[in-house]
Amino acid sequence: MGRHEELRKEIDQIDRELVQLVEKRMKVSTEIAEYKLANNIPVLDAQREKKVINKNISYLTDRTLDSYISEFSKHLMELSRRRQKECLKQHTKTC
Ligand SMILES: O=C(O)C(=O)C[C@]1(C(=O)O)C=C[C@@H](O)C=C1
Repeated sequence: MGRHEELRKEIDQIDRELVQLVEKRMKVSTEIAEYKLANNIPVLDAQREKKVINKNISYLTDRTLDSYISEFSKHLMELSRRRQKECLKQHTKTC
C-alpha cells in the first residue's frame, strides 16, 4: 500500500470514531431537549456555548489549532441546537 492510501486508512478510522462520538453526543443533546421542554428552558444557552468552546480549546496540545477547534465546536453546537429544535417540534420517538 502506498503512503497516501495508508494515511487515508488512518483518516477513515478516525472518521468512524468521530461519527460514533457525534452520534453519542446528539443522543445526549436530545435528552437535554426533553428536559428543556419539560422545564420551559430555551434551546440556546449562549453562556454555556462559550464555556464549551473554551473548554474544548483547553484540551488541545497544539495551540495553532485553537481557531479550528473553536469553529468545530460552534458547528457541533449549531447542529445540536438544530436537532433539539427538530425533536421538540416533532416530539416523536425517533428523537
Ligand atoms: O448544555 C445545554 O443546555 C445543551 O443544550 C447542549 C448544547 C451543546 O450541544 O453542547 C446545545 C445547545 C446549547 O446552546 C448549549 C449547549
